[in-house]
Amino acid sequence: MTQITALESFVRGLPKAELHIHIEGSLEPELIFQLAKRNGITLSYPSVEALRAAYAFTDLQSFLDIYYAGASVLITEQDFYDMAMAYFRRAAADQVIHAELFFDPQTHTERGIAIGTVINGLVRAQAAAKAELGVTSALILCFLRHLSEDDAFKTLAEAEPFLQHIVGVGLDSSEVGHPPEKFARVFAKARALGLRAVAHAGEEGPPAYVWGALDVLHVQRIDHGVQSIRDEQLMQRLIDTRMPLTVCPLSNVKLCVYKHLADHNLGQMLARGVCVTINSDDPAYFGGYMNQNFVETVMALNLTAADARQLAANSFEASFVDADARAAMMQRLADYCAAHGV
Ligand code: HPA
Ligand SMILES: [Zn+2]
Repeated sequence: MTQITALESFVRGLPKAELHIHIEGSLEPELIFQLAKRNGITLSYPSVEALRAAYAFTDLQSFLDIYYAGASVLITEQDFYDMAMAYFRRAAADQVIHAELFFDPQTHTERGIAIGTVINGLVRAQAAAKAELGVTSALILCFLRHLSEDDAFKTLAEAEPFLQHIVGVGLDSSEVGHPPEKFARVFAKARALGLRAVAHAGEEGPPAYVWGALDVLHVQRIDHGVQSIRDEQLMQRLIDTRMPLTVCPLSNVKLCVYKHLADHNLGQMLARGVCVTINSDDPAYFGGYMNQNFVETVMALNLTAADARQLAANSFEASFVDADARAAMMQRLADYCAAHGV
């Protein structure tokens, strides 16, 4: 029998925010098969087990190929609702009290699905998550960086009727060879529309891509950013400006950024005062939701209860909620920690 330590139990119960979750990456194999059946789609894998067995990745691209194939079962508004609700239930069980969800409209509009079908399904799930689970959330529209900036402009135009449902834009998919500068104009347009900006940078790509995200895209958070440690001037910039990094430890191991979780630089970054947060990225593919990421990271890096508290506080600090909501989340964290003597 596994003994749950006091530290593990404290970490599991911590109120936390998740800021780096691709909602299409929460699609579990069981739900992929269920939706394929509902929509009359034949998958190229004979069973849930065969599909899961294919989740052996060597790098980001090897994952993306299978991730886009999995998302092809999403057709109706109800499909997007069901996917998001399944995620919100898992998040609530992990004491995620606020989540900011990435979604990839181009993955769906390329297949002839209207952007409204995607957004309406997600928005309906957000309302249900708040009412039934007490989880608040926001949506971040990500542009696929392997596609052109023109395509991103087209996507932003399609999203304009739904802007009240979207808090910001992001940049994901194949990083190397697609630097932030490629999307300078569309990010400027999105910011002019009042949207926040984030971007994946320094997952596999060099520190130069993090500089580009900061200085050209003017992002308010860096997604991943772990390669920043190779550039001391960049590290100082991140520390001095409290620029948040949404780090995804189990993802980094699954995609071979680190061989072992114990090699991860999150502990070092945290100790130096970088505003690092822990997130699940694509939990259905990478072997764990929030608490799995939190617990395994705390254990592998020998972090303390105070470190875990700081990580949760960072997640609220880095979130895009208003000042009152942030203060309420920080208070919940303070109350929880006081009750546990941390
Ligand atoms: O980890 C990721 N990196 C880049 N693009 C992605 N799209 C889903 N997950 C990821
Ligand atoms: Zn990601």
